[in-house]
Amino acid sequence: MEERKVFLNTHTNLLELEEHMYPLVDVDSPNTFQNLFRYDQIPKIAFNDRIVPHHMPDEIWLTDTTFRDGQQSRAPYTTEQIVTIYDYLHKLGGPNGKIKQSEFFLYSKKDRDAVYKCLEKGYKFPEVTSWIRASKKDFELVKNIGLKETGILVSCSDYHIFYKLKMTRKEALEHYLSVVRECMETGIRPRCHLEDITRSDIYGFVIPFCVELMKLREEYQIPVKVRVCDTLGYGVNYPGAVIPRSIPGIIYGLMTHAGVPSELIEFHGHNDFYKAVNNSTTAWLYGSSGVNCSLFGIGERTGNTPLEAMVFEYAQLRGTLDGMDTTVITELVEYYEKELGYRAPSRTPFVGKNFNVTRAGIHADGMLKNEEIYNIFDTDKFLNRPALVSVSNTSGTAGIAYWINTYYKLPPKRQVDKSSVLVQEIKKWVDKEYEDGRITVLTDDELVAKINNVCGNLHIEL
Ligand SMILES: CC(C)C(=O)C(=O)O
Repeated sequence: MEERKVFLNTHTNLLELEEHMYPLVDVDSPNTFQNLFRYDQIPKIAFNDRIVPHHMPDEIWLTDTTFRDGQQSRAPYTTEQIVTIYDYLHKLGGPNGKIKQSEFFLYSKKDRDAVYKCLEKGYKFPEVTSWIRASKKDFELVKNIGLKETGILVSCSDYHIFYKLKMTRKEALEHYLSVVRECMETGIRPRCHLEDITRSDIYGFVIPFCVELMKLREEYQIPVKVRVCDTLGYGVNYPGAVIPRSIPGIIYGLMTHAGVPSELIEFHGHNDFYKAVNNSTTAWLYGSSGVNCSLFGIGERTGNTPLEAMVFEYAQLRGTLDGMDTTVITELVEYYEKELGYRAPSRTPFVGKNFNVTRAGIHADGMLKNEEIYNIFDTDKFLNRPALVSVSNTSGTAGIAYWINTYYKLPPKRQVDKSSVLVQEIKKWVDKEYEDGRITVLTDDELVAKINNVCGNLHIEL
């Protein structure tokens, strides 16, 4: 704790101290942490029980990678689709700009057209930033387009440094610093993507490198962002877990030993071990102001941290949405379905077709008595998705009436009740289905077809 106080009060002095404490460890052969990551075994989570204190920043926010990491793993969006989704992101982030930035490729004309069109909107948030190959020519391109920040790939594990780049750590560090310097010379803010940080030597490479980045920040008086990329999703949030897998440990190291302030730290997760959301929330809790997300978690392999999940994590941590308009999430779901033919798996939280559908008869009965019993929050208010109960042999006329009223979103005056002819007719049909041996619940499509049929025959309008 003493050390933390020093960091907060005399930042610069500590940086001088740290430089000598954590020099670059320029190893001859790669350290791939074979005790943790033997390829023929399931990776291990080791513990040393060193506990890192919470350090949630005063301000936290989301950034978006739907058009970069998201787009890397699916068919490219058209320019129009990008512009429409960008519009939605602007609305979702609200007037306080809680979705602070979104990153765009600049490779093709189509990519650049999308950027121009989004810039034309004139929105302050999400700020349009870029993702480029790190070269002088590309930095000039970023500048000419009028962007202020770009992502630069600075892979930091020995897997990447030795096996992909075929460099030593010293060579990689010098190369990265020269690229970052070149970027800053152009007047562009660099955002350094520390790829594969959860398999890297935190105190032998990452901290010494980030100390140097913070020196460049001082020299150029330009912020340098550090993006903590958990590229293969190895990160864990368990107290006392060992780095490089410990997300709290990495964030603590960056802040305390490399002097990177919260507002310049951003976490980028992947979901290979189902941990993207928890790791992102953990990054917030331990000092990262930003978490980088992708809509519906669409991203490489198992995907990135779903943006919509972090909107609700934000609200749970802060007790407020700070102006974010969560109903836009449902508009985006509908847009992706209609325009892109993309449907999230039905049980996906907040966006799947069945995320708030109660099926079991006894539970459905609870819903009918009071929907708070089996719904996480007022999903109608926040997502325009009223809680639903599915119809089965145990539903009864009340259950069927509830299904019709909620599915068709009927206003109170037009709602049906147990005694309505429509409900009675549907009940007869449902009972017959089960008498004939059915054992599954009725699907929405089946119910809609039957209801249309009954309404047509009886000249009823819903
Ligand atoms: C390519 C890098 C920056 C990345 O997105 C990741 O590490 O997940």
